[in-house]
Amino acid sequence: MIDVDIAVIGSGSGNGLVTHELADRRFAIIEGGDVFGGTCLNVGCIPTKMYVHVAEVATMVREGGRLGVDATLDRVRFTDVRDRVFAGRIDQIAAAGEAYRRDDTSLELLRGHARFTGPRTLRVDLRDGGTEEVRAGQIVIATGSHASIPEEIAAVAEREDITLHTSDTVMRLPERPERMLVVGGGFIAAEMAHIFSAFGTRVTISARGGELLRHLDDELVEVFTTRAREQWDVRTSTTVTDLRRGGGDVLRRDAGASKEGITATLSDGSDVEVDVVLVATGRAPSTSGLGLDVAGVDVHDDGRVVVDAHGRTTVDGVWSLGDASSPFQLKHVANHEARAVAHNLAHPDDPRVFDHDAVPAAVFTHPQIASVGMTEAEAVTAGVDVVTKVQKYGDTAYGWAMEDTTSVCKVVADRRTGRLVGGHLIGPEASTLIQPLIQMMAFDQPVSQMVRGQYWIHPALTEVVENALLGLDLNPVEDQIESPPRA
Ligand SMILES: Cc1cc2nc3c(=O)[nH]c(=O)nc-3n(C[C@H](O)[C@H](O)[C@H](O)COP(=O)(O)OP(=O)(O)OC[C@H]3O[C@@H](n4cnc5c(N)ncnc54)[C@H](O)[C@@H]3O)c2cc1C
Ligand SMILES: NC(=O)c1ccc[n+]([C@@H]2O[C@H](COP(=O)([O-])OP(=O)(O)OC[C@H]3O[C@@H](n4cnc5c(N)ncnc54)[C@H](O)[C@@H]3O)[C@@H](O)[C@H]2O)c1
Repeated sequence: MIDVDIAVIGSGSGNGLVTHELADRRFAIIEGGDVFGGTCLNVGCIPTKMYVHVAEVATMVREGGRLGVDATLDRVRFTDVRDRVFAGRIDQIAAAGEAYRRDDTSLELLRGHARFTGPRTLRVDLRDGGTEEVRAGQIVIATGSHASIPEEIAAVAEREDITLHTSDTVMRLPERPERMLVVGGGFIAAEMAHIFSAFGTRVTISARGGELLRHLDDELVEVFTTRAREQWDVRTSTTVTDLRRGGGDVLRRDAGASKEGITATLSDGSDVEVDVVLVATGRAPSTSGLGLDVAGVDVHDDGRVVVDAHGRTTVDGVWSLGDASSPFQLKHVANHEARAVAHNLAHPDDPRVFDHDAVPAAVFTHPQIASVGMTEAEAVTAGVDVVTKVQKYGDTAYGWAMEDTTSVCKVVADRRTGRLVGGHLIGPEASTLIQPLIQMMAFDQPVSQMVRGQYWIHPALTEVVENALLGLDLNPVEDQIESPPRA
């Protein structure tokens, strides 16, 4: 039996709980996965964006002719990229992070799967055999989420002995597939389609809905779905009804040996021949098998742990953060929640809340997308006196330089308060350009102050954002009313 002050289940964002403020507490960190450090580092944000950067370079070469730069792309050396990303960097960082914790005599690092045996006790099935009991004053559930594969697809794949890939495995394929079916129309589908098609793979997307990235503002959905159809074979309003072995030259499960291929039948009756099937149909919180019922920790219908605004679960002394409990499956949100829980463990009498207002997100696809706050439709439903402006990149000086014809920045504001309620960009550098809009919303800055209270560098691409804000038909400043206080 190990006795500690704080036991953390999960080494992703949970690893960040060991702060200076909690230096006098004895921790146990329990990690059951193959690698230390969680999703973002090992199979999520970081490796995907390292691949995305390569995809951007390859795309720039391909598109250079439009600007008078004739260049040809010989090939993307997939295995070299893969080895640089994983062997050269990610795997080393994960191993170093694990070694750092293992060498730290002030904490216990346990490698194994944890489950509750009581409100403050855990049993850990150790990866190298045996079990360990842990008793803790406080327990933090930071177990994240995992790819969820629809049962009907899993069943046909099993019948045919076809390996389905997820984002966990697809970046480590033994070689670049010639043809890939991406199932799903969300974040991962859009990013992986960009990566693999830029690398030279023919990508087909099967999406259940009528459009891709449906959570976005309608204007962006339309632009993106159109651009996606230009780049990939996009089959909207379809599901996968069958998978069979056979379908041309293929990359098979166990080697990279080119064998027989896969034929996927879609619900519209069409067949698609591919080498690899990537399932990107959402991620489920990793909370089953944790014995939460034994501890008395409540969960939502979708499996997320129920937490209050401070990260407390329904059991005293048990906390949760990140994908295991959050309505947002985003690393910057998980990090924010980890900072709040670390503070709350150190200062129980002065707790901090999870701030889920104006949470931004970016999709690193082609074109890039970033969004914060409400869509226009959400703002209308919320009763905002909506005013919008859609600013084309192509109507600004740097947009001329890029000969851009499709990228836009759309801002959604409340006419009466003069405040922004949403900002949405699709185009180059969207994830960077959006930051002033995030800032305005976070600090409740009026549009008038933001747009004319500072310089905007000419002729930088930020003029797209400046012009979008300038184009909003807001009430005159003297007529603007107070914005409602933030929760
Ligand atoms: C392909 C992909 C790309 C992404 N890109 C982005 C991006 O660009 N930007 C962004 O903001 N977000 C991105 N995300 C989302 C982001 O990765 C997650 O929101 C974030 O990593 C969640 O962190 P977490 O700490 O909650 O969970 P995790 O990092 O998943 O950590 C949970 C850990 O708990 C361990 N664990 C689970 N159950 C147990 C148990 N019972 N016992 C012991 N250990 C256990 C797991 O092995 C894991 O290591 C991406 C996700 C994916 C899959
Ligand atoms: N850049 C980023 O910040 C980033 C990148 C990747 C992932 N993520 C996070 O990870 C989460 C998971 O990503 P994701 O792309 O797997 O999920 P998602 O929720 O973004 O998209 C899931 C897609 O699968 C479809 N789908 C769901 N069930 C289906 C079924 N049974 N059959 C067919 N289609 C089905 C949905 O309609 C949707 O199009 C994201 O929601 C996001 O929060 C973030």
